Amino acid sequence: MSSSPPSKKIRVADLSSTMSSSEKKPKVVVVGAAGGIGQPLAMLLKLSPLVGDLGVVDVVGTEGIAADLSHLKPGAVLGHPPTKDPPEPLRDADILVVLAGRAQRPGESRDDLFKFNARIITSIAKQAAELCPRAMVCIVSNPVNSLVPVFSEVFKSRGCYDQRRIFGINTLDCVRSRTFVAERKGLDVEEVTVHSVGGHSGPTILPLLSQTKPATSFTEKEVEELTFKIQDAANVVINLKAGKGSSTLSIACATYYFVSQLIEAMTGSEDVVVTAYVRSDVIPELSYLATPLLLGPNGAEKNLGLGELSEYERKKLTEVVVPELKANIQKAVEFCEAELGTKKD
Ligand SMILES: NC(=O)c1ccc[n+]([C@@H]2O[C@H](COP(=O)([O-])OP(=O)(O)OC[C@H]3O[C@@H](n4cnc5c(N)ncnc54)[C@H](O)[C@@H]3O)[C@@H](O)[C@H]2O)c1
Ligand SMILES: O=C(O)C[C@H](O)C(=O)O
Repeated sequence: MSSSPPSKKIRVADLSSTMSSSEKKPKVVVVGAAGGIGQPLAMLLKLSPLVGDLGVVDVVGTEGIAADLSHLKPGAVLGHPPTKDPPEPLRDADILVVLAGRAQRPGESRDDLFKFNARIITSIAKQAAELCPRAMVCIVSNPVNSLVPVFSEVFKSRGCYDQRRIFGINTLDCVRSRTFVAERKGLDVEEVTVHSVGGHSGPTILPLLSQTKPATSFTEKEVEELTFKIQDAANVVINLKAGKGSSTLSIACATYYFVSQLIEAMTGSEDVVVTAYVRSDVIPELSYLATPLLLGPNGAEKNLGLGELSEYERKKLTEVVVPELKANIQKAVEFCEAELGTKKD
């Protein structure tokens, strides 16, 4: 499977499960659950046959959201009252999905969000280190390229870091890639896989069109146009929403796909491949990179690397992605040195 919609064809709100009712289903907690992504994502997770207890946490009260979701089907939904700290629903979470923080507005870049979201992620990471240090952590909040290193540094400083368990979610780039390729080439979107590598911000988003499955040929012009369309897709939504948020529905769905695949791998499926932004040795100059990963019960079991790149992809990677990601990671390192007293490893 690709990082995009699940290999096992787990469809949204598909209520038939491959998991037997006797298996313990993981507890999933969404932080930032009252926001534009949080609410639809929590609904999808509540409907999922793969999810056990569901926790919804925010800085505004989430008890109403929990009550609302609890009418959909039986099973615990744990809301968080605004006054309680630390958020009790986080305790013993198996999967933590972090959506907390500000989204882009017209004219802003993902990188511009760092000054708002880095401290929010730091405080959530400290809470998670205390309450669910073994959770699989899915970081959706932007800028993903810098916040994954920040979250990781907090976990290192608390002695609970396991690089296999922390994922930056770039699934939406893969979902957009396969949708736009399917549209352009008249293919069935369910059959198309495109891995997007690099990071999750305009120029660092690098869809590997040369590795599209099923094998598909593109002219140079098509590669240029599709790559730009995928990199710029967020801006199209942000500008059309005109100050009322960024992508919420597509990312809620993309995150749901990712979490579904993670659960499949955690509960025994052996062939689950996703793309995510993780701690990496694939390119020596970069300590974090999005690549395809083989998942297993403990998270990312094997980094599948970049595969064979086209000349266009190799050039973009070395000339654009690497320097930009280096700067994004360095920004996180400097923030952590100042805030946590950490040193680069
Ligand atoms: N990775 C991706 O592909 C992708 C795609 C779209 C959006 N995003 C990012 O996801 C994030 C959320 O987007 P949104 O549209 O839901 O934003 P939103 O503003 O609608 O919701 C954010 C929520 O976070 C909550 N929050 C703030 N501080 C918190 C804290 N300390 N603890 C718990 N909750 C806290 C807010 O109260 C709010 O409910 C943004 O950073 C956005 O840029 C990522
Ligand atoms: O920053 C955002 O909110 C946009 C988001 O990352 C997206 O890809 O749509």
